[in-house]
Amino acid sequence: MNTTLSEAYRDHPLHLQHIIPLEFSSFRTLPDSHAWPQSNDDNDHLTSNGSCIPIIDLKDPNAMEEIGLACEKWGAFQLKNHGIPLNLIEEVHEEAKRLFSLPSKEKIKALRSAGGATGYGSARISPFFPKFMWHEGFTIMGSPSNDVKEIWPNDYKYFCDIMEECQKQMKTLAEKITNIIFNILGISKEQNKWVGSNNHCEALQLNFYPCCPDPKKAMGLAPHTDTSLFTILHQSQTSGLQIFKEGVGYTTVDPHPNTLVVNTGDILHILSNSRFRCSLHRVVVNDIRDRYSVAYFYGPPVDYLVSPLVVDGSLPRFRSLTVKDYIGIKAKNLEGALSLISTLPHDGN
Ligand SMILES: O=C(O)CCC(=O)C(=O)O
Ligand SMILES: [Fe+2]
Repeated sequence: MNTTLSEAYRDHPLHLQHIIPLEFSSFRTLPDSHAWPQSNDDNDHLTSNGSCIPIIDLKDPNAMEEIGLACEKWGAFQLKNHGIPLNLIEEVHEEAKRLFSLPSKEKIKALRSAGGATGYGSARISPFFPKFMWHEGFTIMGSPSNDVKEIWPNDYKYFCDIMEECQKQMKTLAEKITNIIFNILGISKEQNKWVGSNNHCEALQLNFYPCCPDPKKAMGLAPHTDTSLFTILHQSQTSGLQIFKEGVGYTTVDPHPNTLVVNTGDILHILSNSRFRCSLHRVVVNDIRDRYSVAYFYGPPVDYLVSPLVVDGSLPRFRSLTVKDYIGIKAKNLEGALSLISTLPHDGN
C-alpha cells in the first residue's frame, strides 16, 4: 500500500531547489529568499487570540457529538485520552532532534529524491510559494531504514523502531477516529471496508522549525490544507501551529503535552460533501526556541473512489474521483484543487 502512495507522488517530481533546505544555523540574519511580505494578521505571532479549537476527551460519552461539531465548525480539534503513550511521543521528538541537529552534509545523505516520497527535505508545498520556508522535514512512507542507513550506517535501527511503533499506534488511533467520523456521517461498514485493514494510505512526517533571527518576516509552513482524510499531530511545547477560521482569522493552537491535534483533510471534506471543513493551517516561527512536530497523515487507499455523501436530496458539490487522481490534481494546483473538482461554479467549499 505504501508503495502505491509513493507511486502517486512519483508522477509529480520536484526540483532540487524545492527539496534541499537551507543550512539554517549558519544564518544570523534572515536571507531575502526566506523573507515573506508581511500581512496584518502576522502581528499576533505566538499569541492566542482567545478563540481556540475544542479539547475533546476520547473517553467522554459525548466525544462523538463533540467531534462532529468540531469538524463542522473548525475542521480541527485536540484530543486527550487518545491512548498513545506520552513516552513514545517524547522518544519520537528525541529522535527527530537527533536527526535534525546533524550538519546539513549528513542529512543530505537521506535527501528525498525528485520523485520520491520518503526522506529528508523541504515541505512538499514549497514550489507553490514565492519564498522559502523556515522549516525542514523528514517524511516516512513505509520503512525509513534505507534512508536512515545512509546517515547512521551502524545506528539506524533505534530510529526506525521508534518510528514504526509510532506509525502502528497512530494507525490504531486513526481507525478509532475514522469509525467515529463515519458513524457521524452515516457511512456504512460496506463503504469503509478498508478501515482496519492494511489497505490504507499513511505517512509520518517529522517537522523541524529552527529558531529564527527574524520570525515576523519568516514563515514556518505556509498556509495549506492536508490532502489526507485527517491528520493526527503532536507539537512540542513551543507553539506555532495556527488554524484559520472565517471571521476569526488565524488562531494559535496552544500545545498541551498529552494532547494530539486532529486536522480534517481534503478527502474528508469531499466525502462529507463540505459538511466538515478541511482546516487551512500554517506554522509561524519564533526567535527563542526550536520547534518540532510529528504529523501522521491517514486516509483510504489510492484506488478508493471518493464520492461525496449526499443526504436529503442534496447535490454532490464535488465530482467523484480516486484518491490517486486527487493527489495528482493537488500536486499541480495545491489549494486550487478543490475548486477544480467542484460541481458548483466558482466554489471549492
Ligand atoms: O508543525 C505543525 O504544527 C504543522 C505541520 C503540518 O501542517 C504538516 O506537516 O502538514
Ligand atoms: Fe499540514
